[in-house]
Amino acid sequence: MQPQLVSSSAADARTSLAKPFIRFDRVRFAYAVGQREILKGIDIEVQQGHVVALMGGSGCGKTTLLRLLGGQYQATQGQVLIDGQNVASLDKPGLYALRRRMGMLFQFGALFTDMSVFDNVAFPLREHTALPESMIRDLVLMKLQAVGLRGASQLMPSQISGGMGRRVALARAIALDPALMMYDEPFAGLDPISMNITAHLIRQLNDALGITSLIVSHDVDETFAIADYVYVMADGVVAAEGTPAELRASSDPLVHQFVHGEAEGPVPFHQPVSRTLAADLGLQEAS
Ligand SMILES: Nc1ncnc2c1ncn2[C@@H]1O[C@H](COP(=O)(O)OP(=O)(O)OP(=O)(O)O)[C@@H](O)[C@H]1O
Repeated sequence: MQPQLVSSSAADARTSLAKPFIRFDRVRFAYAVGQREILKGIDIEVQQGHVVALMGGSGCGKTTLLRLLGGQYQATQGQVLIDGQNVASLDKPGLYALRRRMGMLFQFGALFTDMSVFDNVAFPLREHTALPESMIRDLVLMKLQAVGLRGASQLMPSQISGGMGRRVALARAIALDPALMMYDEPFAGLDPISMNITAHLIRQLNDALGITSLIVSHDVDETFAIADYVYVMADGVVAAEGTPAELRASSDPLVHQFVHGEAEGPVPFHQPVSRTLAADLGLQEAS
C-alpha cells in the first residue's frame, strides 16, 4: 500500500530542514525469524523540534516502532536513525548514552505509589546522576513548576487526581532533559479536561524545552490539536501521512474511517482468522 496523502507543502516542510532527528528508512521487522512480519517497509521522518504522531488501529505496529527507536529490538531490514546515528550499529555504551537522551511517558504513566510527588520526579536524577541533593531539589521544583504542580510536591500519588498524576509522570520523564520525548498513549484513561491539559502541556514542553516529540495515540482530537505531522499506519505500512488539517480533509476511506472513528470501513474489526467461530466452539468440523 502506498501512502495516500503527501501534499507538496507538507513534503516541502519535511525536506526544508537538512536532517531529520528520527528516520525510519525502509524498515521491516518481525519479532522472531519465521514469524509474521509486523513492519513491512516503513519510511518515517521526524524533524527536530516537531511533535509527530503515530496513529493507526490496534496491533498495527506503533509500539513496535518505539521499541526499535529505543534499541530494544533491531530492524530485520532497513535502518532506524536517531540524530544521524544508526541505532543498530551502537554498542552497549552507545545505546545507553542514546537512551539517556530519550524520555518516555508510558501508558497510564504509573508513579511509584510509596513515594511523594517530589521523590517520583527526583528518582531518575538520583538514579542516573551524581548531582548533590540541593541541585536535585532545584531541578525537581523546576520540572514540577513546568507542569504546574510545584504546589503538590509533598503529596503522595494517592492524594492527587489521575490528570495530575499524568503531569507528575511527565515531569519525571523530562527530569533528565531528554532530546526526544516518546509518549505511548499519553491520554489513556483521562477525563476530557485532563486530556486537553495534558495534550497542550506536551506541546508547550516540546517548544519550551526545544525537544522533539513522538506520540503514539488513538485519541484523534487531542493528538491532531498539537501534532505538526501525523503518520497513519495500517497493516505494517504507512497508509497515510500529512498535517492534521490535511488528514481531516482527506476523502481516502481508511483515513476517513480513522479520523471519524467509524466502525465500518477498510480497517476490519476482526483480526484475520483461519477457522470459523463455529469450528472454534466445537459446533462443526474445522475445514
Ligand atoms: N514481544 C512480542 N512478541 C511477538 N509479537 C509481538 C510482541 N509485541 C507485540 N507483538 C505483536 O506485534 C503486533 C504489533 O504490536 P504493537 O504493540 O506494536 O501494536 P500497536 O499498534 O502499538 O497496538 P495498540 O494500539 O493495540 O497498542 C501485534 O500483532 C502484537 O501482537
